[in-house]
Amino acid sequence: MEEDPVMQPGHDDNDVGLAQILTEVVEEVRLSIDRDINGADLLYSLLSAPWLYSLLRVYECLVQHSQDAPSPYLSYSLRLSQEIMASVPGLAAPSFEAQELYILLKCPHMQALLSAHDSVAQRDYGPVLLPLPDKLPDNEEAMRIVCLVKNKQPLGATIRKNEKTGNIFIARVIHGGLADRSGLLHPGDKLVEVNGQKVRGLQPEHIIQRLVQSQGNILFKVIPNTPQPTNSQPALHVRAMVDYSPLQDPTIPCPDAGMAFSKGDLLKIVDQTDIRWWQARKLHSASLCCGLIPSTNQFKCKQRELWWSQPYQAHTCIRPLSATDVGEEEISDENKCIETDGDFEFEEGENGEYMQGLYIAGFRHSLRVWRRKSNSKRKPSCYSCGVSSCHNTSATLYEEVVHYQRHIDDPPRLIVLIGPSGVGVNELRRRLIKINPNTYQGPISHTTRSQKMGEKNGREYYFVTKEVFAYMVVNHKFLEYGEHNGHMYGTSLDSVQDVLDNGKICVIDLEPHCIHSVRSKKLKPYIIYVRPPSPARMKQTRKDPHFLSNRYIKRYFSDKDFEEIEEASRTMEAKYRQYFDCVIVNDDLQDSCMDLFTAIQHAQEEPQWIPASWLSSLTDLCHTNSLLGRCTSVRIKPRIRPLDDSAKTLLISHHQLLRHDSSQTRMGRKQTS
Ligand SMILES: Nc1ncnc2c1ncn2[C@@H]1O[C@H](COP(=O)(O)OP(=O)(O)OP(=O)(O)O)[C@@H](O)[C@H]1O
Repeated sequence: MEEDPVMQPGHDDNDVGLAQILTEVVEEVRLSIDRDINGADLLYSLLSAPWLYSLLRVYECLVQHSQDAPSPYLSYSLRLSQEIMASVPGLAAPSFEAQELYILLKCPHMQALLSAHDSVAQRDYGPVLLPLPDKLPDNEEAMRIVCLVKNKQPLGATIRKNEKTGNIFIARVIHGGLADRSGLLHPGDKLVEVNGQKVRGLQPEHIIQRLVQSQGNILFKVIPNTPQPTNSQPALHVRAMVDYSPLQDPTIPCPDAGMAFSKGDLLKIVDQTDIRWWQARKLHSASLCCGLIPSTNQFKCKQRELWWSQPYQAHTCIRPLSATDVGEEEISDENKCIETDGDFEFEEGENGEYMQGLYIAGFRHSLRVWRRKSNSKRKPSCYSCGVSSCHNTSATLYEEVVHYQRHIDDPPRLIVLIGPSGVGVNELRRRLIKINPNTYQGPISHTTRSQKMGEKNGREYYFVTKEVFAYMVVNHKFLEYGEHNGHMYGTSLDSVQDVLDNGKICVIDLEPHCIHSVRSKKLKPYIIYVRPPSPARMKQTRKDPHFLSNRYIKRYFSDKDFEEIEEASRTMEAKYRQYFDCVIVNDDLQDSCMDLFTAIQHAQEEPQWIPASWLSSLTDLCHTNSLLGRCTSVRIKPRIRPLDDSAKTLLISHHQLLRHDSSQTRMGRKQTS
């Protein structure tokens, strides 16, 4: 028969004493039951039994001991290792593994590691959550108790009050925020309590105030919304086409939850569940937390939401109004080009030779006058009128974009240089082509002026009649066209195509209001903006250059010119920067040339974000997505411009216009206007 373990010899006196008491207890209870006495006697005899007092004393000792004793984890591994090391040498024939374990445990660094482990294990690093309330409501199945630890970030959710019932609901949970990452709070959940206090009937502002004041843990009691709304839309990448500041937008339900963005910013829209307010984050931004942005269906939202854990304050327009735009329509007759009666000539090379293929049609010269004279006639831009005015139906908020890597067999992307007159666009283009004429080329322009001695049709220009020119205008043959000294000049799509067909990279400079004419699937333009340095730097770097690169006129830059270039640059950027793929500051000429080379290489060889409408076939999409290893949904927006009856009528009126109208002063008027 096996011995009762508690009675085994070798245990200390305390153990024997306790074992003895327990044995007596068992015996006493058995006798009490056998005696068949009534309950009161049994209870009395049990409560007055001496062993019960002994047991209680033992219990007290144990409680005291457990309070004084270190945590069971304390030095646990170290103690275990020491026990092992003490027992192994006593073994008669220790196995190989036992010997190896002994050697390992004996190493000082192993001892140090075990000691470190024990120190860490006895500490409680996690947040100490409040105990759950004792009284759970009857319908506890429908209630969820959520404990979040407040840190410096906002909780990432908005609340809304139902004015009829007085109930408070979670309006939305912001992707990537604290509430979202907890996975415990969802839009539509009814908020019942915050830190033990009922919220029904309270104003949302008061709840926010309470949340702002609370520290550490925040205990929410919510009735979960079922079923949860699902965001079925895949993520969408867009380029912002306007500036947006939630603090200036009176229609946003919760300005604190909004995300400001600027023209040209790349955004990833991750949630379109709400048709009015989408959730997005900026690409290349360190923050993973999304913000609210107006959807393209945005309309006035009357219900206000409040942002958790942010102090509520009434928002006023605090962003200063910035740059104004020049209205293109304001160009008047007095802005006519008056600088020179000379015409554009061959561009003379530095060694006196004429460089074929490097002729610059010189569109930009008349615009220099336009720039100077138009500064005084400003009208406020959409941007400076305030954000809400940007949200009219005609404004496009976003342009869908996809990541595109040019395939080796695709034609090179068209390189477009844009910048204020005088900044050095022609200089950079000229140098680029001169240094590497086998790779880069400019298109040959059309003109209505007569051919001069030494000129060859199709080399310097295509010399055409006014009728042919008008015909080309009406048939949308030109990417850009305009008038100079009574003659028309234009850059046609076909001449750009000729350059591409020759296997060269076509580089053109363009007036920014003509950007739309080149933004097509076919050309996939890469637009480089040439920005001036500060007027002070311009003054330093442009000591010698004359203002006009015309051979008849030499006028040097004045201080006023530099200021005007800077002003024109600000205006241009404010209006068109959403179209710029790259910005080069033309400070030191050598550096700028290098930057231009690098940018063009980048455009042709690296993946770029381009409008989704430029990839219009499934093949294009598969190609792009396979490169990226993921799929993007694309809405196809083909550009179709058939020559219909109205276009024919326009053609006739254009003919008449060109014959009789001497008031045509501005170059590059949009052909479609
Ligand atoms: N980084 C630079 N440093 C010094 N001079 C420069 C620099 N960039 C351009 N220039 C000079 O400034 C003058 C104007 O340049 P450019 O003709 O290229 O201007 P633009 O932007 O094409 O304007 P426009 O169309 O009115 O001619 C030229 O004489 C050019 O050599």
